[in-house]
Amino acid sequence: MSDLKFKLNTGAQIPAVGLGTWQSKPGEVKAAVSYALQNGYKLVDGAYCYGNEGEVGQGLKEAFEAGVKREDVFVVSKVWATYNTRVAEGLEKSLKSLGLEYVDLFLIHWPVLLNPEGNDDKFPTHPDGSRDIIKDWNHVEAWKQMEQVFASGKAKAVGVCNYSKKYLEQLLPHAKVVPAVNQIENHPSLPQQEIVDLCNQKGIHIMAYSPLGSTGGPMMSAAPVVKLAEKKGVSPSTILLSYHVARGSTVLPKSVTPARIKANLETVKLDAEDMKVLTDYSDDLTKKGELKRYVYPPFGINFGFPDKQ
Ligand SMILES: NC(=O)C1=CN([C@@H]2O[C@H](COP(=O)(O)OP(=O)(O)OC[C@H]3O[C@@H](n4cnc5c(N)ncnc54)[C@H](OP(=O)(O)O)[C@@H]3O)[C@@H](O)[C@H]2O)C=CC1
Ligand SMILES: O=C[C@H](O)[C@@H](O)[C@@H](O)[C@H](O)C(=O)O
Repeated sequence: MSDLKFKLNTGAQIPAVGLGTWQSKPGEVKAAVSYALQNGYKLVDGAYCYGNEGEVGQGLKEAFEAGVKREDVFVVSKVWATYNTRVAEGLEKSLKSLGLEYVDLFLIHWPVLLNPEGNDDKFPTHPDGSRDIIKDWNHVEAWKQMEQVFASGKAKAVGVCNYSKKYLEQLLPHAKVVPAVNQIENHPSLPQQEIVDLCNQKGIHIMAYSPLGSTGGPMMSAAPVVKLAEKKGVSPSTILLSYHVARGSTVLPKSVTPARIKANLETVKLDAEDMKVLTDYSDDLTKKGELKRYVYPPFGINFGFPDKQ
C-alpha cells in the first residue's frame, strides 16, 4: 500500500506513510533516506531542529541521482522555535541544507518562541538551565509569517505541529490560509480524538508522529496491539501504522534500519472490529487517566493538551 495518498486542502496529494528523521544520527540518516526513497517511500519528514537536514539532503541527492524524481517526493521541514519570528530565514536555512528549491510542506514545530537572541541557536537557556522562552509572544504571529512563505512558493503547503484544540481555536479566526496539516503525537495510548475531530472538521490533515511510541518503540508491546497483530498475522508495528491509515491520517515511522524501513511501508486494512480493539484500549486508558505522551519537551508551557493540564 506504499502508493496510498490523501488530499490536502491545497489540492496536493500527501503520501499515507513517510520516513521520520528525528534522532536519526549523522552517519546513518543519509543512507536511511536514500534507501527509503529507492524502496518505495514518497515522503521524508525532517526539521531544522533535528540538526541533520544537511545529511537528509545528501540522502535526497543520492536518491535523485539514482533516478528518483524530485516531484515524486514529498519533503517536509519545520521552523524551529528560535526562528518563529524569522520564519522565512528558517525556511532558507532548511532549503540550503536540504539542497532544495522548495519544500512540499513547512510546519511550525512548536507554538512557542525561544529567545532568538539567546545563548544558543536552537536551545537558548537561562542561567538555571531552563529554556529561554519569550513568554508574551503570540503564536498567531508565526502563522502570519507562514502565510508569507506559502505565498512565496518556497513552501507548497504550510501547517502546524503540536497544536491542541485550544491553540487551533486561537489561530483559525486569524488565518487567511487554513493550515494544511497538524502534526501531532498519535497512537492508541494517545488517540487525541478531540483534536483529530476538530482537524477533520476544518479540513486539516493529521500527520501522526511517534506512532511506535518513539525511541525503542514501546507501543509495540501494548497487549491489544500484540493480540491484534497475532490475529492478523502481521507484526505489532504494522498494526500501529495501519491504525492511522484507517483513521485517514499520514503516519511517520522513524527508522535507520533498512529491514525496518522496508517493513514500515506495509500497512494492512483494519476493519471496524479491529479498530474497536484499539479504540476500546484508548477509551480504557482515558477513563483510568493513563494516557501516555512520549514526547513532551521541557518548555514549561501549557499547550492545552487535555492529558497535560
Ligand atoms: N513534530 C514533532 O514535534 C515531532 C515529529 N516527529 C516525527 O515523527 C517521526 C517518528 O517519531 P519518533 O519519535 O522518531 O518515533 P517512532 O514512534 O517512529 O519510533 C522510532 C523507534 O522505533 C524503532 N523502530 C522503527 N521501526 C521499527 C520496527 N519495524 N520494528 C522495531 N523497531 C522499530 C526505531 O529504531 P531504529 O531507528 O534503530 O530502527 C526507533 O527506535 C520522527 O522521526 C519525526 O520525523 C516525532 C516527534 C515529534
Ligand atoms: O520533533 C521532535 C520533537 O518535537 C523534538 O524536536 C523536540 O522534542 C526537541 O528535541 C525539544 O527538546 O524541544
